[in-house]
Amino acid sequence: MTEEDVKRTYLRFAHQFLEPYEDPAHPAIIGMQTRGVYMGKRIMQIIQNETGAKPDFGVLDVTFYRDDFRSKLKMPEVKVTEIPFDLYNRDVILVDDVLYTGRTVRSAMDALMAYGRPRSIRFCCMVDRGHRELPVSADYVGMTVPTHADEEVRVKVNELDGEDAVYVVMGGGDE
Ligand SMILES: O=P(O)(O)OC[C@H]1O[C@H](OP(=O)(O)OP(=O)(O)O)[C@H](O)[C@@H]1O
Ligand SMILES: O=c1cc[nH]c(=O)[nH]1
Repeated sequence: MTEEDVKRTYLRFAHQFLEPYEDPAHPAIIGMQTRGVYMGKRIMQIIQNETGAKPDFGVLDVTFYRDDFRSKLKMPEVKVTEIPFDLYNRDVILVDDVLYTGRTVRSAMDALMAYGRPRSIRFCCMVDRGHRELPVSADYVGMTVPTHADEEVRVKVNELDGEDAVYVVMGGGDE
């Protein structure tokens, strides 16, 4: 996806997030570390610019809730979790860059439940690359990309990577 594609997708996400609600501040947005945080902030900024409302925004790190926490991740890098509002009875939209096996978003749902009891949780990702290992799907998808298991999807965000783009690369390779 080019910069143009990615920007158009953020705009679409903002409109999709607001569609079910009269109050543009109604849905709470939670960005998943790392790139989902920047994605979520972008979407929130568009909502704010277009409506003047500022939805509640949080940041979630799922490290401790991963099912491979003890086995695969020997020295996990734990990042910040900050949810500065009450999750009870809220409609929450989780934002992440890639949906692959589904294990990360499953962990995120567990983590959110530990913080409170949202009324609903929806999931937004820039790329659904298939290869699910758990029965989860995204509610808002930038692009569905059929991939080979050897490939990797890399979502770039300007704040970290100096560009807005999405690449599919051979595992470990450069785009
Ligand atoms: O559906 P899954 O198989 O769980 O894969 C998707 C997750 O994988 C990536 O995170 P990764 O663990 O590569 O770390 P990152 O956030 O640093 O990119 C991506 O950001 C998603 O969170
Ligand atoms: O291809 C993939 C798989 C998981 N996470 C990514 O960021 N890319």
